Amino acid sequence: MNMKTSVAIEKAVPVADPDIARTEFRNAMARMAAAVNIVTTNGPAGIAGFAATAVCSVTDNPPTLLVCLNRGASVHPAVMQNGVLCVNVLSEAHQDLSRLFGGKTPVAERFAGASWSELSTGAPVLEDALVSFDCRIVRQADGGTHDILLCEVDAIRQRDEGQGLIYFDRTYHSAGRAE
Ligand SMILES: NC(=O)C1=CN([C@@H]2O[C@H](COP(=O)(O)OP(=O)(O)OC[C@H]3O[C@@H](n4cnc5c(N)ncnc54)[C@H](O)[C@@H]3O)[C@@H](O)[C@H]2O)C=CC1
Ligand SMILES: Cc1cc2nc3c(=O)[nH]c(=O)nc-3n(C[C@H](O)[C@H](O)[C@H](O)COP(=O)(O)O)c2cc1C
Repeated sequence: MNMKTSVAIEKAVPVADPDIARTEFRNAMARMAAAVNIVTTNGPAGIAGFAATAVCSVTDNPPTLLVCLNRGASVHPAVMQNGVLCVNVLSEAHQDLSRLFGGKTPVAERFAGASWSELSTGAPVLEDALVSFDCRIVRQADGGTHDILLCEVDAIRQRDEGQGLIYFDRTYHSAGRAE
């Protein structure tokens, strides 16, 4: 078989200018497909929640997730003071809910958009989430504009049916099975 492979570098980006670097980074990140979650909290500092793609697995011993939270977000004080959060993994049916939790909407309106329960920490658990990881924040690291939160999982609830919600190219997609 005579196969020809070619590699093209379309654009070399000067990263010296922080504004250009930031824009180019965001444009590049928009090409990285990511699962969409709603991260919630509740406790002495009140109830809060936000849409998040910056969530990933760290270790299974003890089960630990990482969540990156913008320090300027309205939810930041509540999450940090409560010290608990729940990562609710969204299904393809949750596009509108993700938009509701994606910024600027008052907190009561966000939570009025769905049904919630609790597991172990008291953080709101989305009734029809694909998976909910109920967590305690055990450590944090400085990520500049963001706090990097290491979260130990106290309880997990999951359901087997449903497809994941993916954010790619600044739009929502269904995570259907690839052929
Ligand atoms: N990690 C984060 O803090 C994220 C924040 N957002 C926020 O949601 C809004 C809508 O986002 P898009 O429509 O995707 O357009 P966008 O052009 O602002 O973002 C494109 C991609 O860049 C990344 N990104 C955006 N803002 C970031 C930030 N402050 N720090 C680190 N990475 C960031 C994300 O992967 C995002 O999908 C924006 O205000 C954006 O800042 C969105 C996704 C992730
Ligand atoms: C698809 C999507 C993913 C997001 N992911 C994150 C994230 O991982 N971390 C974060 O701090 N903000 C993320 N945001 C932004 C927050 O959800 C929220 O909109 C932002 O912090 C401002 O909220 P505020 O109006 O309550 O301050 C994301 C927004 C969208 C729409």
